[in-house]
Amino acid sequence: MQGSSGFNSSETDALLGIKENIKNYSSTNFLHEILPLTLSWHNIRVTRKKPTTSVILDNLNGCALPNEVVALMGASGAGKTTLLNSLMNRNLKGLNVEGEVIVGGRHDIKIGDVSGYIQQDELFMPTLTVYEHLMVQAGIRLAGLSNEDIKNRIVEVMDELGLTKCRNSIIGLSGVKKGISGGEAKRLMVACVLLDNPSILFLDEPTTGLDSHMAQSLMNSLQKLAKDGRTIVATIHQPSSKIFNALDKVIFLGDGKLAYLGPPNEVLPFFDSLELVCPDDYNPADYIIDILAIDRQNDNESVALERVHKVSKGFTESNFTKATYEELKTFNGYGAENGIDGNKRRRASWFQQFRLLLKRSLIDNKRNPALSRAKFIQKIIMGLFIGLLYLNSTKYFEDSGVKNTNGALFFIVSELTYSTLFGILTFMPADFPLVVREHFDGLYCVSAYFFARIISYMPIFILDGVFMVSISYWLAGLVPTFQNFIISIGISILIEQTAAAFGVMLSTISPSYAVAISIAGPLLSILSLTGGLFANGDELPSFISWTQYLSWFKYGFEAMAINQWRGVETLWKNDKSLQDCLGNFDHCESPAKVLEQYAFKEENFLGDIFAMIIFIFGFYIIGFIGLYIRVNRNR
Ligand SMILES: Nc1ncnc2c1ncn2[C@@H]1O[C@H](COP(=O)(O)OP(=O)(O)OP(=O)(O)O)[C@@H](O)[C@H]1O
Repeated sequence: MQGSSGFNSSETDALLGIKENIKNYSSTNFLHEILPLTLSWHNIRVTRKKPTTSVILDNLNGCALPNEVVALMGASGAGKTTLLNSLMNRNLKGLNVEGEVIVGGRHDIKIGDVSGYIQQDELFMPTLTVYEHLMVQAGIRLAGLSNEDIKNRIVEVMDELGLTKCRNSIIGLSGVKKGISGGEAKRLMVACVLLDNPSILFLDEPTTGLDSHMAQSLMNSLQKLAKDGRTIVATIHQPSSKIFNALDKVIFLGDGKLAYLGPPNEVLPFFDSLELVCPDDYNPADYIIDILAIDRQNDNESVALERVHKVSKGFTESNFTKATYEELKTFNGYGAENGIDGNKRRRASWFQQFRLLLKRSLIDNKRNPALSRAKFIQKIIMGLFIGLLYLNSTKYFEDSGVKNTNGALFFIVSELTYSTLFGILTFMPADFPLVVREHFDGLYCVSAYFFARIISYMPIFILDGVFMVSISYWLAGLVPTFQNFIISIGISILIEQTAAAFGVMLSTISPSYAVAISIAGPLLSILSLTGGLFANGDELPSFISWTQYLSWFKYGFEAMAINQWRGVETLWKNDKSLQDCLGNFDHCESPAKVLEQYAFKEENFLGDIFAMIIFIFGFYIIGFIGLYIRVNRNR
């Protein structure tokens, strides 16, 4: 088939030096079986939506070919990341993008289907090991391959990127939890993307933060990957002379304009021709970046702008621009005829996504000491504390005993709420950037993440409460029948799940952790004040009394109190000696009177249970909608 360039495919192969057989795909050595594709961009213009006149990228044209490592360079703010994002159609919130990106000379190839984007920030689930992370990624990315093939691919990718020695190391989080090195983290990001074996790789500042040795070694790996036929485009800050000279093509941007696109060894002669001569003892990249830098704080901004415009104009009029157009014409159609349709990615189904994300979340919860060991120790201590505080003081038929019993019940409701809610608020928001990244990498749906995360929290936020109530219930001497104990456990689970659902909802709808915490504090005060212990619900002023119906403190406390005092009544009915001693509650509190004092009614029991179940579902539904909207707004 004749490509749009006028060259046939074998002529173009020969020009690019790429081996022919790209269709005979096999699962071993899969990294060498690449579908080479050209990438070209035409008249890319990016402006801010507000103010509309503000231009970030000004009509950029260019191309990157298979086998090439193309470096995008320029001073900070020149527009390198914006160009990468525009090519990938990612992270463009607040921007208008015009122009066209063409892959393999075809308009029907979606760039996301044939490329991988390694963004600047390293976002991982920090508690996983390198191998576990790759297993989850591979499980989602490589649906349809057998387990054997998936494992082979992971082994090959780890070998290729030098990750084998740290395969069982925890990834960690810089400054929080020691893990793999910065270089290994960058390589791990590349490894994940390579599992898909994309034809085009984009990297945003892969060498930033690495020492010169690690930066060099990463660039060597990228060059090796390019030699298999990949097209690699990377933004690079301050490359060493060695890295700079080894690049296949460099693109310099200044103030959103194209200042140079061509081989690295011709960049200095081009600047010489504009009478911008690099001193001998200067790193060429540093010199050019300095020339193109615009320091807006500085008085010489207009001089710098003029200089950048002069370079950009010089470049447009130079032979390099003609060569770029020539190159575009020659190679633009390359790869299109090589069976792109047979190489469509097959992602995991919703259930596979859910299963893998659940597995990942469970590992994360287990390895997170604040959610596992510390949480259970805290609950055991609180159970002992509540139990010992009310030890032997819950004498049901005495005035002080009634107060103590109800105090113990309310304390249990509060403890089940506060620690659960703040636990979730502390951990769930940290997932957000990772979810946005992975969702837009096309790995999974927001719903699969959401359900996996909330289900992974359930065992923790059920068992810890069960531990606490089991200890405090018997120590505090609440009504000692097995049936009432089991009902208390059931109510505790509902209270804790309501608090967990509320925490999830707050985490997902709040724009930040700080906002979530500052909403949670006052809200909890209101809900606990209207929970029944501190004020009789029937006597609250009408303009505020409605708040009690939003309080799961009230529903939980009422259900606990009904269970307790109904149990006490049964105890009394079955114990002849108690009846002889107390008569008909004439000289002490009857269970019915106790409930009445709090405006609680026995017949409300099922309503209380039902209300908490509605809250759980309601909070989760709002939480999911909130997360869905927030994730999609962060595209
Ligand atoms: N979504 C956006 N909304 C508004 N302005 C943006 C947006 N994205 C980028 N910009 C602006 O565009 C300009 C270029 O930013 P960009 O991140 O592309 O620069 P860069 O060359 O990659 O810089 P650095 O090397 O510091 O990462 C900056 O002034 C930045 O504030």
